[in-house]
Amino acid sequence: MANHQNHQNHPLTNGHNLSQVVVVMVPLPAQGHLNQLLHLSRLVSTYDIPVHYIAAATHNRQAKLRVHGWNPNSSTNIHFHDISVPPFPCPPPDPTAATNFPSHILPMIYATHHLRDPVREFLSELSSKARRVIVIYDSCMAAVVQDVACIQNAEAYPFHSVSAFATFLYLWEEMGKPLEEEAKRYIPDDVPSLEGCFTDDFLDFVFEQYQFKSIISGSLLNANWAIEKLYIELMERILPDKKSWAIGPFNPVELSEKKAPNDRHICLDWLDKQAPKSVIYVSFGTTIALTDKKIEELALGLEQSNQKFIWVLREADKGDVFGEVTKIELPKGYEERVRNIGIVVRDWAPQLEILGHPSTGGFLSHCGWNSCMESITMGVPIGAWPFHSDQPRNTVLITKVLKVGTVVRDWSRRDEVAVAATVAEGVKKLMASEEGNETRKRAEELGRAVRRSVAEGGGSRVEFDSFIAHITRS
Ligand SMILES: O=c1ccn([C@@H]2O[C@H](COP(=O)(O)OP(=O)(O)O[C@H]3O[C@H](CO)[C@@H](O)[C@H](O)[C@H]3O)[C@@H](O)[C@H]2O)c(=O)[nH]1
Repeated sequence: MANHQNHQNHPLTNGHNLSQVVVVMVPLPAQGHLNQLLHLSRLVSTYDIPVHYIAAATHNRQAKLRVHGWNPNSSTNIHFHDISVPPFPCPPPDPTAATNFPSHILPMIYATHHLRDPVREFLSELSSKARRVIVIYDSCMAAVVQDVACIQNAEAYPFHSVSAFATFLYLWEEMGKPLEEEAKRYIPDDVPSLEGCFTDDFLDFVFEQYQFKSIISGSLLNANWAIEKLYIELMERILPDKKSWAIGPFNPVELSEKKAPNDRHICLDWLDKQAPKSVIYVSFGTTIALTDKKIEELALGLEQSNQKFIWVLREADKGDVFGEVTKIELPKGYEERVRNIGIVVRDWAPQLEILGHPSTGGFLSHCGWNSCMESITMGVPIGAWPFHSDQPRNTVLITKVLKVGTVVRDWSRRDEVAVAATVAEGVKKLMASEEGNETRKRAEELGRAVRRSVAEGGGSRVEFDSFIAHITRS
């Protein structure tokens, strides 16, 4: 199926190279954000537009090493620029902290202010060679790209890394709930407040970015009309003067790149031997730190569920992922005991390939937005267990609005340890119950709709073409 995700010579370009227009990506250097702008770089580059991806050397290395579904080194149109930044503190995650928000990476996030001068210099240099310089930056990096305002032929487009639902709710609340009566019809009653989701320090950092609102030419969302039509429309209505483009999913929807057998992760060989839709994939992304007790209960719960599983168990990322990583201990003899039903992955798991594998039938997830999009794209239902940030609200979107997932752990009980019985019950509900089967059918249907949307004439494809036409306009 032709889709914009692998298009080599797009009709919009009429075969002409549009190199007078260049795109510069400025990611927030945490995995869930680096990843999205790298995937987006691939999509933009398929329109024959050169893309420059700028980050500290360690974060460029991280982004390239961890991406799945394609090889960033094989693209001649994506250029990585390693910025040298002074060393920053990289403390380990603290599983006993008052909230689950990963405060330990804040020093790394603050260190991004060192990027401002190099980014300004780079943009100035590009601006003299290109007709137009398009800066796509993580909405948390506005301070870094603020000098766009002084470059005559540059335009800035923030990219929101979370769902349209979460983005809409933040903006709507911030603006004093415009269109309240109408909007409320589409917002479930019990959407949680932001209490417990962030730390004050991080919120201060986010609010600082708001002062650079005037540089914005339009916004980009990793959202898809087939998934979040209502919220994309509502957002357009509360922000009528700013165009936004919902151009997700950014992750590849087809995993066509063939790998050499010794390049294939061992868990995929294990999956090959399992029955269709029989395995639950368990992963809480890159920011969650759990106490030993929580890990022990989760381990026992997976065992008691008696469902096949792949569990990714690794320390949360530090500001620099190339330092030492502490191995997380499991109860003695556990891995040997569960040998016939599950495997524990300690290294970087090929999440997209696992979700796209026919043996995978469910995903026990923290509901980070990348994980949600990847799971929806592959038609896999989600067992939701939110920990911080946008995750509680994504849980509402997944389980109540879209009904492509079930709740495994209720957000309101976040301060308690989830005991093994709760985990086992939640896993069984998703994998082996009538409700789980119905949820799986809806997830598969939504997955098909999303994959169609990136094909010729599909909603996401049309939206992407419209964004490209806008930035390359004469
Ligand atoms: O072994 C692993 C572990 C993770 N991943 C990938 O890592 C990404 C993880 O992203 P996400 O699911 O969004 O989780 P976080 O890393 O926790 O993301 C942070 O950033 C997201 C985007 O802002 C937010 O939605 C989350 O709440 C926030 O925690 C996904 O692409 C996964 O496929 C792998 O490929 N292999």
